[in-house]
Amino acid sequence: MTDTQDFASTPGAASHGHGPFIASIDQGTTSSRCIVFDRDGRIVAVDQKEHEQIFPKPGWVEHDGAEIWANVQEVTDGAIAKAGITGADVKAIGITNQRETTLLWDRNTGEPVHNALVWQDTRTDALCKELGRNVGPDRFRRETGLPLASYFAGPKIRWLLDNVDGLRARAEAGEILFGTMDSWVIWNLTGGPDGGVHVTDVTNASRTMLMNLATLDWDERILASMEIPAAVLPKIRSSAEVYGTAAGGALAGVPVASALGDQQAALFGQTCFAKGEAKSTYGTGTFLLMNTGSAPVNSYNGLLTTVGYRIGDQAPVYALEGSIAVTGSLVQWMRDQMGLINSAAEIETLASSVEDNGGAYVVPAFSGLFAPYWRADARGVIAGLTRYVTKAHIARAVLEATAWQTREIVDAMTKDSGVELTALKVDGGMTSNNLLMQTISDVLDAPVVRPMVAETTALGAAYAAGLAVGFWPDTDALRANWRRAAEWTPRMEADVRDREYKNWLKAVERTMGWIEDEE
Ligand SMILES: Nc1ncnc2c1ncn2[C@@H]1O[C@H](COP(=O)(O)OP(=O)(O)O)[C@@H](O)[C@H]1O
Ligand SMILES: O=P(O)(O)OC[C@H](O)CO
Repeated sequence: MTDTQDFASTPGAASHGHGPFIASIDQGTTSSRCIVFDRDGRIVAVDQKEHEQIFPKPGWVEHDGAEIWANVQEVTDGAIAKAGITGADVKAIGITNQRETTLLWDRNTGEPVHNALVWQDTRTDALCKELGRNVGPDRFRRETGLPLASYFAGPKIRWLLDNVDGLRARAEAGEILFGTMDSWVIWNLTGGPDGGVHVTDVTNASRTMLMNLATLDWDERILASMEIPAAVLPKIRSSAEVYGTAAGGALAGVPVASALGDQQAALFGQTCFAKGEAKSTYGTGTFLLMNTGSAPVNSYNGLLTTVGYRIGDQAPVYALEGSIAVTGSLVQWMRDQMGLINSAAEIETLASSVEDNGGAYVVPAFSGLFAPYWRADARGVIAGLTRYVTKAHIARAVLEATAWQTREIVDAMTKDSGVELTALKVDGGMTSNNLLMQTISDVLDAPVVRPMVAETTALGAAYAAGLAVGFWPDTDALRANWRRAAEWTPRMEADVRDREYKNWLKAVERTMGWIEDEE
């Protein structure tokens, strides 16, 4: 039994009528999707394709840029075909993407010079440590809002320039372009070597560790420190404006009118337009963002300061972010590596077969810990094991790990922003797990609400593109589309919550310092 109330069984499904429409391309960590939306923000058609995850060494994660571009073209054409429409019915294309994942390519041939280094890739840990020597991990935090960590794009560019034969000279000669997946998709979509535009938006640029949050431009001092030639960098534009038009495929001639990192797009799609509004997206990892208004808020509690969005030439809106590297991927690990469940959904049945965690706590520091710790030396633990513990208790502890990590982020957010969350808007694949959503509500002692359209990331990019071309008049029109589909309210006793939180924090302590320098 949960306190869930379902208001709709098929969130977002719609019959499409006669349009016009907005097409949203969501280039994610595991797959690329194209979703067609109507004016009410309802889904008309979806096409999706997974791409290969390449693991050349422990801790290294790569994607093939050419495969990703091929998939983006396929799903875009696929979604338009499924919708039964043509490019003439589509008013604009929005782009959203996995952030930080770094690609360098040859501007003349359009060929990537190396696989993309994915945001989860930890090969730049040593480089980050070196960059922070004598200064500490906050060397560039004042300018960029980010701690030195392998997560961000800047150190990944530097690694490629240092490790791909002859690349630095070609980059300095202006032959090489850098992009996160937004830039790569937009450049190809608008013509590639034949006139493609080389741009990124402020939200994606804010994850490179190379953009100054105050000027919203590349920071020359940081570029010099990281030894990155400015010639590789795209032009930074707002999140909602026309960058160019699609050069080919089913959407040839349609304006490309938005770009946002996927977590910022979800903030936009959840219509968190007012200061203090927040959302949390539960997918491979989990990312909780709070709108902090028109000035960046510094974090003293392990969060990131980032750009939330910028609509055309309006003032930018900033956000605080708590990034958790491993949440849904812990469930995948239970399924694929441990073989304890056959499907992600099965974890709910298994975890529901017991009353509690039986004293066990799982801390998934698989590649260190992200927010609020930023510790590259941490590794995963299962703490509190006794012979009493069964796989059902472990399943429960796995779900609780996502809930407690959320609690830690919310606590940090309250300290940094002074805002107490009165409710948390959620989205992403894990939100179909009722037990997890109930547990999150319990540990936060606050309601958790899920909207009708679960694809808030793609919706956010569609909204931004639609605003740019006048498809929607303003953000008030978008707010009117947000409808609640389900809500969970807290049921846990305060003393249980306090005891469990203390145990969780004890288990987190056990993960620290596992990796030593020489490793
Ligand atoms: N019922 C479920 N319970 C727990 N986790 C789930 C469930 N369904 C999916 N997941 C997890 O959610 C993730 C997929 O969510 P999605 O939002 O598609 O992620 P992403 O956009 O990061 O690829 C996977 O890691 C999967 O393990
Ligand atoms: O593609 P996702 O949904 O796993 O999101 C990844 C984030 O953007 C990483 O910062």
